[in-house]
Amino acid sequence: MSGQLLISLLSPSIGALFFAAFYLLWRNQPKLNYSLSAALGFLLSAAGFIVQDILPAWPYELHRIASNFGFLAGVCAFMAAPLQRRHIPIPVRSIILLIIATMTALFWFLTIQPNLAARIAIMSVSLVVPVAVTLILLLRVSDQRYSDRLILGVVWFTLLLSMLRPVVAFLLPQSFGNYTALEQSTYWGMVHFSYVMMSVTLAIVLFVAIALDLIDELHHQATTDSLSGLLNRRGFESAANSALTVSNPKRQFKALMIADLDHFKSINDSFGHAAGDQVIKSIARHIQVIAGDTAICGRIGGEEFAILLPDHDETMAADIAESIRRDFDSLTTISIGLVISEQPATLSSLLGVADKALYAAKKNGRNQVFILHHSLEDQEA
Ligand SMILES: Nc1nc2c(ncn2[C@@H]2O[C@H](COP(=O)(O)OP(=O)(O)OP(=O)(O)O)[C@@H](O)[C@H]2O)c(=O)[nH]1
Repeated sequence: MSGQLLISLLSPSIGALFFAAFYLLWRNQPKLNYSLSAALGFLLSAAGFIVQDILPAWPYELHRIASNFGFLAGVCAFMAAPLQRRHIPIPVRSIILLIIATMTALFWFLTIQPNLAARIAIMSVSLVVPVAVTLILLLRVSDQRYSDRLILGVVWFTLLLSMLRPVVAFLLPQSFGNYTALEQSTYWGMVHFSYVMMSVTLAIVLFVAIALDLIDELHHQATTDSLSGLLNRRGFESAANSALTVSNPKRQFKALMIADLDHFKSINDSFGHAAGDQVIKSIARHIQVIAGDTAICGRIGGEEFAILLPDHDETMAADIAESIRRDFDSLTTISIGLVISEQPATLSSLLGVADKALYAAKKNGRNQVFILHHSLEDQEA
């Protein structure tokens, strides 16, 4: 086996390995559809290298068209992966048009007016287009997470590499007079080098992004209540503790309420558990709408909901509590215990006082808001 052949095997081998890895990942986690696009990208470009470097070049035109199709379609599939990951629509029609136009132009410069330099120029431009478009679409995403910034870095890197290739092709003194000269040129070495660099970095960054996405999802599942869609007790405590520790001099007031459905057991008994679940869902939506985006809302027990309003004074908080109680139109009513604090207070002491207020609301006949003020003794208790 010649050294040249071994080097030629490097790119398709890397492509095949990563194809297998991303394909297996997708088989295991079908909702990671961008993993399938990455797998397709590795498969198509590996096939392009096999056709170009290993298979016999016959018939010559078909061989060239097939290998370049593999490279271009492969890059398009690679670039589809980060777009799918952020649910950005893939411009499929433009991709098909680009591939058809490129293949037609290649065919022209292969058969009608043979010109190797023109073919290199066409491929260089065509390979830059999907990368540049992907970069523009990804830069438009407003909430860039850490994993998004990593992927943006790889797309920038791919763009630079794909722009460097034509520079090497046309600025360095070398000859493409015949096909053997091309295969031994710095340009063709650069094609292999940039493919290996791009595929290894893309694969590593996509694996990291997949890991971070799964960690985010696990964290979401661990902190969210699946029935109501609100935070669960653990998620509420974590978010509320963070909000209470933010030192903001404007946040002089803190209000926390616990809302509890009245006689909920009788709803389950009379209308069934499923009807009870619907009431829980509708009160969760109701609370979220009335309390607004700044409130931290959680389902902290079966039919018990906590709402932290980090910078609301007594009037504002009491208005919200009263709206939640009054405007809830369902099979049952709500009792609310509200605590107001004007000094720094821990979550557990606020919850303790809100619980006492709720107990008073229930004891006084239910379907009402009962307000208590948080004192220094409560904090020390
Ligand atoms: N449908 C449904 N019921 C639940 C869920 N979680 C808890 N419950 C029910 O909520 C009821 C709570 O009953 P209690 O603690 O006696 O309270 P209550 O009947 O609302 O009475 P008061 O709070 O005193 O007005 C129990 O019957 C639980 O089975 C849930 O996720 N879905």
